[in-house]
Amino acid sequence: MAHIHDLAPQVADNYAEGRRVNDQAKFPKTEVFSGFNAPCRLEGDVFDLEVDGKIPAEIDGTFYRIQPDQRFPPIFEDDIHFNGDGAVTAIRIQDGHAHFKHRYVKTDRYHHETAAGKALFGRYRNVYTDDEAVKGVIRTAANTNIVFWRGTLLAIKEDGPPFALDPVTLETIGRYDFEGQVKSPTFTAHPKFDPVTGEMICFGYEAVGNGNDASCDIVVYTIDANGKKTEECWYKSPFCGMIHDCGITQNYVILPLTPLKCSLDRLKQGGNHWAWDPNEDQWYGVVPRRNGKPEDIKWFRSDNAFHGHVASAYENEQGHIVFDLGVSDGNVFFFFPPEDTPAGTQLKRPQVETSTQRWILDPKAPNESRVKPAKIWNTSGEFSRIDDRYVTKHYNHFWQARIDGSREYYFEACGSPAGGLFNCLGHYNWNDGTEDVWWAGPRATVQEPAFIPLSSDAGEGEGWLIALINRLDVLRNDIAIFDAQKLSAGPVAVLHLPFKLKIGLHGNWVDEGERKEWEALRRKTARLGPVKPATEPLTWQPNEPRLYTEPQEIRD
Ligand SMILES: C=Cc1ccc(O)c(OC)c1
Ligand SMILES: [Fe+2]
Repeated sequence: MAHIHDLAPQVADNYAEGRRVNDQAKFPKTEVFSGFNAPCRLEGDVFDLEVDGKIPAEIDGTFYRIQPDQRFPPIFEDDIHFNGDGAVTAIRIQDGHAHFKHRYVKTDRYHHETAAGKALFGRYRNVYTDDEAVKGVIRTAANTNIVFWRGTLLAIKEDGPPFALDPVTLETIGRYDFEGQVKSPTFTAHPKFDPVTGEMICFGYEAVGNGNDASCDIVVYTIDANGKKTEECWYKSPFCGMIHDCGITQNYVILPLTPLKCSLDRLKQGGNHWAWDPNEDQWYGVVPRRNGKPEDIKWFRSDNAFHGHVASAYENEQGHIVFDLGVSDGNVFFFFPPEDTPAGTQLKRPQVETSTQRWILDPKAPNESRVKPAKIWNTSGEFSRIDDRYVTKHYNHFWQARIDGSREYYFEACGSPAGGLFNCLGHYNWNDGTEDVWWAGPRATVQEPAFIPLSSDAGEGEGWLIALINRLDVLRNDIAIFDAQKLSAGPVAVLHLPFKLKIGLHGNWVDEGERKEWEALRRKTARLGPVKPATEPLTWQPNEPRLYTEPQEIRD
């Protein structure tokens, strides 16, 4: 007689014609939910992770990173990774020891789906595919970046507002609207922090209506070091396309507009939010950081390409903008194919070349000037990071997750590399053109690294690099720490997680001294007091009472 384990793959079929047909807890048998991408769904703590090598005694702080991780089987069998619920990891490192904490972001989406015991939100950024019960609910999964701002963590996804978390407990405080100052329905996952002024420069695109209805409105904000909104200007984009990342210089904000287009008709028909347009240019919008007017946006155009992440930006001696980012020669988001793709087409990860490109933009050039990259560095990588103390400044060092297709890969043991074959970490220097590369071996890939400065007065790039390693053959994650300037020498310490997480997106290092200073200011009795979650619904939300995130009691 067959054992239930032999039958299980056939019996638990809770999908028919691509839709969930019952509420059984069983995920689709697609690549998005298999192998290293299998749902993790964990919340928990591991005290004192096992370590090989030696954690440098000087390191005192926390590495935060976030991953999408669906909590319930999705409504649609072909659901994508980017539609998963945000789950935050904290790796607290002190005195040569490391501790792990992992929690979901308790979004409005989280609370509604928990109450129902099943997924209620449908396709990525398509409100027309949601259960009627959640019409008017903020649907962001807050799954793309986790940044530290004035004593709190903000979990963000570009389709909705940020959610604030306690940096020690990772408990969600609630939706954050900067004490009522930021009303945009969307907020970038890549705000930038000016290390000279202490300001946050942030934006939303598709920023009117509910934030997911194909508008061409962009809003750019500045929040100063005291938490006060000092700039807000609204602009128009030439089409509703994705603006995922941005760059800042002393005087400008650069907004790369990628030719992935939204259509309200397609949304209403239950389709994808985005469709790749292979005939559309890549665009770069440039706006002033101070006193922007709607007519001030200047666009630069270049031949069709797909934008990766921004390394950094600054102004050169001529007052021209130097803007460095990853650029791919094809649609990296293969799961958002062109509009005319026949239904049922098998969507495959494309072979694309990704380089790091330096664009030099003259802010005085005429609008819609055609431009070409000034430099193309075939780094074959993505997820550029720099020493963040150099944002807006002339910088030399950057680090990336790198793809080296010539290296051996044990397909038998590891299967198709979840999230892409990022099998190396690379350190690059614009000044002398050198590359310093570490290969993770034939059974592993890497996630986005973060830079840890040696001290606040160390030189550029002096410090460490930290990154998750995906051990694809044994379904575990390690966390590796390198001397940032000697990647090829291999990690100085490897921390072992006794399980696997998922492929994450972004993360950041937070120095413990800085966190503690803010903690003191945020005590109940202190000058600033606890971070205050939003109390007013967003303007697009219906007036009827809705379940909002319950503000958490704050520690003192
Ligand atoms: C590059 C990443 C990217 C862009 C848009 C997203 O909604 C997202 O969700 C995790 C990720
Ligand atoms: Fe990103």
